[in-house]
Formats: sequence, C-alpha cells, structure tokens
Amino acid sequence: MGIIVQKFGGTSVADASKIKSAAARAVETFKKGHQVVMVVSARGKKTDELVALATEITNNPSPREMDVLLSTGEQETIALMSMAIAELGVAAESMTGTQIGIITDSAFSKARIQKISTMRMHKALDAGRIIVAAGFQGRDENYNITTLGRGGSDSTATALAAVLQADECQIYTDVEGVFTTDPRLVPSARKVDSITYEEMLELASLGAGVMHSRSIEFAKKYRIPLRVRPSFSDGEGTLIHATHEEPDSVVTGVALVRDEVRVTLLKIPDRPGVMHLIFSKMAEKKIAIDMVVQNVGEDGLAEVSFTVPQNELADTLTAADAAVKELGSGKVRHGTNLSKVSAVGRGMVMHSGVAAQMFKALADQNISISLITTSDIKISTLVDREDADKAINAVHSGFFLDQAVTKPLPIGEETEQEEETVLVARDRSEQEVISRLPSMEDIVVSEVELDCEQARVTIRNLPDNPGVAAHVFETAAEGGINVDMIVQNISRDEHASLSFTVPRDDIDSCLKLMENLLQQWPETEISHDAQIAKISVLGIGLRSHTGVGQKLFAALAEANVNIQMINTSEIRMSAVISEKDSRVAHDVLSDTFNL
Ligand SMILES: Nc1ncnc2c1ncn2[C@@H]1O[C@H](COP(=O)(O)OP(=O)(O)O)[C@@H](O)[C@H]1O
Ligand SMILES: N[C@@H](CC(=O)OP(=O)(O)O)C(=O)O
Repeated sequence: MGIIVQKFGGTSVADASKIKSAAARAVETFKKGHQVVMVVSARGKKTDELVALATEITNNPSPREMDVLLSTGEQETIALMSMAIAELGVAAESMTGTQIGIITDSAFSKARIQKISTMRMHKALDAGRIIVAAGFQGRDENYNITTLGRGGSDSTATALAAVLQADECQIYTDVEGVFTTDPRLVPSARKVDSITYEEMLELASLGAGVMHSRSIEFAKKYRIPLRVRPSFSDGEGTLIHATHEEPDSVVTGVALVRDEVRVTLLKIPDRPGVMHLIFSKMAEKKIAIDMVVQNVGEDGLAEVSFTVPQNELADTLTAADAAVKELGSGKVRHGTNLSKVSAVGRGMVMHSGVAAQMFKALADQNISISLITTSDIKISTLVDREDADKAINAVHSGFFLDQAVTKPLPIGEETEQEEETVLVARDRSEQEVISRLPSMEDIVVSEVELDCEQARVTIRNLPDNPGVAAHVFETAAEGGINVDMIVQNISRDEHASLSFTVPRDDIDSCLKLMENLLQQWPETEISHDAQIAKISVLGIGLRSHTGVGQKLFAALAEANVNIQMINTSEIRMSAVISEKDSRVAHDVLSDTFNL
C-alpha cells in the first residue's frame, strides 16, 4: 500500500487529548499497511499568540525574526505528536522543514517552496517510522527559517504528497468537510461531498479558510486527490478532485473576506502600459492584489480600483503614489472597513441570470455593492464591513444553498474517477516529479483564449444605491441575454460605473432594454462598443502569483494594446481590448507564456 499524508490543523492538535487522538488516527492508518506522513500545525491559537507577543515588543518586527518565532509553534507540536505515537507503540520521527529539506525563496512570511528533498523521508518511512513533519515552514538557501503564509500547513501537506506521490492527502480539521460556506458564520451551511479543484481554488482564494489556496494548486498540478475530513468523527469528509459530471446546483459555495481595503487610482492616463506600471509597483513590494477592477476610460482618463488585505494598506498606498508620480497624473483614494462576498460554481458557465440572482439577494437586504468583478465560475462583490454577515447569509440563502439536497455521485463514476486519479499519480516515476520540483510553485498558464463574439455595454453615473445592479442584470436576464464579464467600479463622485459584455448578436436588444430601464435615472449615460475582443489566460494560481498579472500587462503594453476592462480570478485573467488588437494580443501572450 502507498503513502498517505495526513495533515492536522491547529484546532485538531490544540491540547494533549486532541494530540493523542490525532496520533491514534495515524497509527490506525499505519497499521492498515500504509506509510504515513503526518503534517501538523501549531496548537490552537499558538501562532496568533506568538504574533501578539511580538507586537508587545515592537511594532516593526524583523520579518526574518518573525519567521524564526512563528516556526516554533509547529516545532512544539511535532515533538508532542511523536511522543504520542511512540506511546501507542509505533516508532515516529519528528522533522522540521529544514530537516526535511523544504527549500523556499527568501520572502519571509510568504515564502514559496522551490525544492523538497525526499531522501530523509523515504529513509524514515522505509525503516517503518511515521513521519511527523512541521507544517508551514522551510528554509532558504542560506539556512534562514521561512514560513509559507498563514494557513500554510495545508501547502506543506499537499507539496509533500506531491513529491512522495502519495495516494491521498487528507486534511483533518474541526468541521465535517467543505461546506457551502463557513458554518461558523452561516449555521444552515451544508457539507458538500465532492468539489472540483477549480471551484475549491476559487473558494479558498476568495476566503473559504478551510483550505489554503496554494495547497489546492499543488494538488491540481500533481493530480493528488485531497480529502478534507473531520478529526473528531469518522465522517467521509469532502473529496476535492477533477470530476466532470454535471453540477447539482449553479452555485457550489459562497465565501467572505472580512477585512479588505480599497485603493482607487483616479484620472490616470488611458493608454497602453498603465496597468503594467501599476502592477509592477505592487509586485516590487510583493503585494498580492486581490480584486482588480478596471472599467472603460472616459475623456482619455481611466480609473482602476483594487482591494488588498487591511494590513497591506500602507505599503499599497506607497506603491500607488509611486505609480501615479511616474504616470504624471492621477489621484489615489482609498476606502476602509470593507468586505468581499463571493459566489462560486461551475454551473454558472451554463446558466444565465446568476449575477442578477446574487445582486437581488443583496438588494433585498438593502446592501449596497461598491465593486463587482466576475469570472466564468465566480462573482465577487465588495460591501461595507458592517453588512458582511448579513450579506453572506443573504447570498447563501439567495442561491438556496441551505435547502439543496446533495445528490450522491453514482457509485461507478466515483470509483472510476478515483482510480483514474490514483493511476496518474502512480504512473509517474518519482524521478520525474523531483525533476519538476524547481518549478513546483511556477506559474502554470495553460491556455490563451480569444473571444471575438462579444460586445461591451458601459453605463456611467449609476446611483450608488442598493438594487441598481440587480435591476440591470435582471432586465438582461428577463430579455434572455447572457451576460458574461461584469465590472463595476466606483467613480469620482461616488456614482457607479458598470460595464459588461454580452453576445454581439444581442447588443441591439440589450441596448433597447437598458435604455428603457435607465429612464428612471436621467443622469446615467450609456455607451457601447461592438468591436471588442476578450482575451483570457487560463491556468492555476494566477491571482495569488503577482507575476502573472505583471507579465500579462507587460506583454500587452509592449504590443501597444490598450486595456478597457479587466477581470481576474485564481484560474482565469481576462482583459477586454479593441478587436483590432486581438491577433497581436493573442500572439504576444502565447509567446510570453510559452504556449
Ligand atoms: N466553506 C467552508 N467549509 C468549511 N469550513 C469553512 C469554510 N469556510 C471557512 N471555514 C472555516 O474553516 C475552519 C477550519 O479551518 P482552520 O480553522 O484553519 O482549521 P485548522 O486549524 O484545522 O487548520 C472551520 O472551522 C470553518 O469555520
Ligand atoms: N500555524 C500556522 C499554519 C497553519 O496552517 O495553521 P492551521 O492549519 O491551524 O490553519 C497558522 O496559524 O497560520
């Protein structure tokens, strides 16, 4: 039998009795004949406590020393866990990230794995020992201790599963599996039995804290079946894999990021290269931009908004100021106390009216939406933080996620799928996997897609009131118009400007419907462009790797292509450009990403 990786999060190793029951589970698996690699996190809230302790000493801790400090939480757990396993009569060996040979770059607090050595682990496994590995940590080339970012033990687990070609990577946690949303926030959330890598990637990157998004990235790249399981019961949990069967519902889950801030660059030049410059300034400071919302420019001037985590505001403003200075025009504004509410589901691709349904759910609760961005399988909205809980509940019930009954997968299909995924893992020689290690965290762009069948509609000066977006998209849905990309930005005077794309053949009927609707808001202006193209890069981990946006914008700038609208997600980045630029954009992006 093969290798099983079992990861136990902080909540599952919080005290001695929890450590003992985690140890018992590993021993049970071992006794069934598997080789077992445990990956453990710091106990309970240990990491938070260490962070708090450091801030009692300084407001400006050295990033290097912070990583030395935070890595101790996991070190405590590996020793205790190994003792607990030994008490059950099985040999165990604790290993820190350094001892395993997890080599990362030197980006303290958000390091990326570059290499993993399997030698020491194989030796211990072959000697009949359970490995207890410290999650969340590694070392750089100069033996500085690094950490992988909060929640990073999931990434350690899937990365180890990938290099060891494990049969399954099990993530044990304090809930029954992956739910339709965080059950702590929405008690009526339901567990889902299976979910695709893409949906889980989007959900995790949009705030579903149950998994670290990079861990799913590894699992998808290396085809490792992941299973999120409860540590307190024998539940089967949720399988995360590459299924292709029809989804049961249009939306699979909703997620919340509570602490977001918005930075808006106003009155910046509307010309090629602008986005590239802004993204480069952010990338220099390793700021992972979250939502990016760029809408069509007006009078030669454009505006772009993005959101970042609250704690990156100061760095982001410095970078934004530097960008504006270099551009020679523009103003930087920001808004705080915001939250992002998103809905994710593969079914969105096939159904129209999904956006309208989400905006209506928010409008019914009188919640105003300041930014909107969509991709093919997700819709994200930015709302006031005080509305966050109300919003997530509204969207969850608006998509009937509290009511849907999960349809069990037909037994045959599930078995076939599992066998297929396991085979892929077993077929590959370890040598081949190891040779790919230096590029373990490389960006994977798999396709450049060009869509010249769409037209763009832009509405400016929309009142910033709850229900406006819902009206617009309900009108489109009632008219049978399938809206694709949606971007809403807030404008200079706090009015909203909304752009969206529709099939080109529907542009006339769409304009007619909109003109009718807009009569109630006389200050609005509508414009359109039927000669647009949507160019997209598809892959994995696109948003969390700041480099992809940077490369994309650099390539388009180099080719002198102006960008009208942008949408980003974990698996797709799209830009609306003029149709006349479509060929050159396609060629230059294919070149840039070596496709
Ligand atoms: N969609 C979701 N499904 C399940 N749990 C979720 C979801 N979104 C957020 N969570 C939260 O994630 C928590 C588990 O993650 P975390 O606290 O990091 O656990 P661990 O300590 O095991 O790593 C759950 O207790 C739950 O509140
Ligand atoms: N201890 C680290 C790493 C981690 O992954 O923890 P958990 O598995 O409890 O989310 C943190 O708190 O971020």
